[in-house]
Amino acid sequence: MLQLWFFSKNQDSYDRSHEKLLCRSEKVIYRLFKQLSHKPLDRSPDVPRRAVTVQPPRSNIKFEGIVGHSTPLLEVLDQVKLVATTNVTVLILGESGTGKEKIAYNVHLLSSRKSKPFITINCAAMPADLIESELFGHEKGAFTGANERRIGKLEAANGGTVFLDEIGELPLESQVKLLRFLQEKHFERIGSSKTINVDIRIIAATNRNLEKEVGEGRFRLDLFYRLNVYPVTLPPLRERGEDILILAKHFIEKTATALGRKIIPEFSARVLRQLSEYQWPGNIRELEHLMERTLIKTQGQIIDSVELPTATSGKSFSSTEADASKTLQQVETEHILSVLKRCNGRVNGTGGAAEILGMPPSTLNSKMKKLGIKRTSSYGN
Ligand SMILES: Nc1ncnc2c1ncn2[C@@H]1O[C@H](COP(=O)(O)OP(=O)(O)OP(=O)(O)O)[C@@H](O)[C@H]1O
Repeated sequence: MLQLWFFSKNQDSYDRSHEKLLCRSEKVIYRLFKQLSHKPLDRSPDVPRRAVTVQPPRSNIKFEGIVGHSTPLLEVLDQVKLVATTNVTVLILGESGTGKEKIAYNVHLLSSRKSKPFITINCAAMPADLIESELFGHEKGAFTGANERRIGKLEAANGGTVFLDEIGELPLESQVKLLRFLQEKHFERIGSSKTINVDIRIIAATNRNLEKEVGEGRFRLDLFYRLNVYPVTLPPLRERGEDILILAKHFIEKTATALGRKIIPEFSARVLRQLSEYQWPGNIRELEHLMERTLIKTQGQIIDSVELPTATSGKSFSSTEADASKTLQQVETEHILSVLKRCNGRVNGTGGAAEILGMPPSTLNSKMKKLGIKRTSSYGN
């Protein structure tokens, strides 16, 4: 940010002589930034003339479906802008629901591959024995049940981008096969000896700490190096400040439009405070689902209550100080247990714990495993 200040003994003299200087300086800066960014600056008449604040534009690029303008988000978008036009493998890291898939899609859209396919492979949703067929395809009769030829996703994405979501969940035996493809850039369909060459860009994402996974023998170091060429870490929602309320409003408006509601309700001051202070363990997905539920339940013009999970919302706000002594793992465990209790232990489906927490059931299951939470129907009842 560049600020220019002009001082003058009296108002008239300022207005007449410095105005000229100001305009000239402004023009020079304006031309400079225009050259740098190819984007015109906002020269709205509302900007006070005496202190001219010229904000260098962070980006003149449009990001598809990305709402928010907090500094942590803008920093991520700057990185996305830099890497998108290259062919480099991107590893997107961040908690569940922070928008990793959205960012991956934007990398694709900003690349020269944008008119070619963008194909997502959810590594957590696939059993180990199916992954090879999913990735590479198979010939008819290659194994029992292979009744016809199937084109794998890597082949279908030729020319475009493959997004390997939840890569940290990929079974070890599948990691070897993926690594081989990443090194050689070609493969054979199962049951065929014909080599298929493809030109694809790989983007991978995970909510796991892959270095820790490598250390504990669950993720191959060589595959980690292959994927970790350009890491981009998404901030959790609780660290995105003003974006929480911007996103909340966005989701209320989006849901209202989808439901054909004419009145878009406003948040009460209390709700604004609750939304800002809540920790959002399920990040944007949790906020999105909460806003959908809230709008459905709101008939008037004011949203004066939101049903945040009891572990935090039921307490007075000052009690959050007591929680500061707990580790994130303890808070996460307690929060998941309290949601599971509310759902009678049900993880999947509408109103299940995964939906409430704003994450896919597979992610919740692996989180529970990691935190040592057993599946039962009577949590604390
Ligand atoms: N910046 C954003 N603006 C608006 N909506 C967003 C933004 N980021 C994410 N979302 C929405 O939040 C939800 C979760 O996003 P996404 O699936 O990309 O997260 P994720 O990090 O890939 O989650 P997971 O790790 O569970 O796969 C989606 O509905 C997505 O549309």
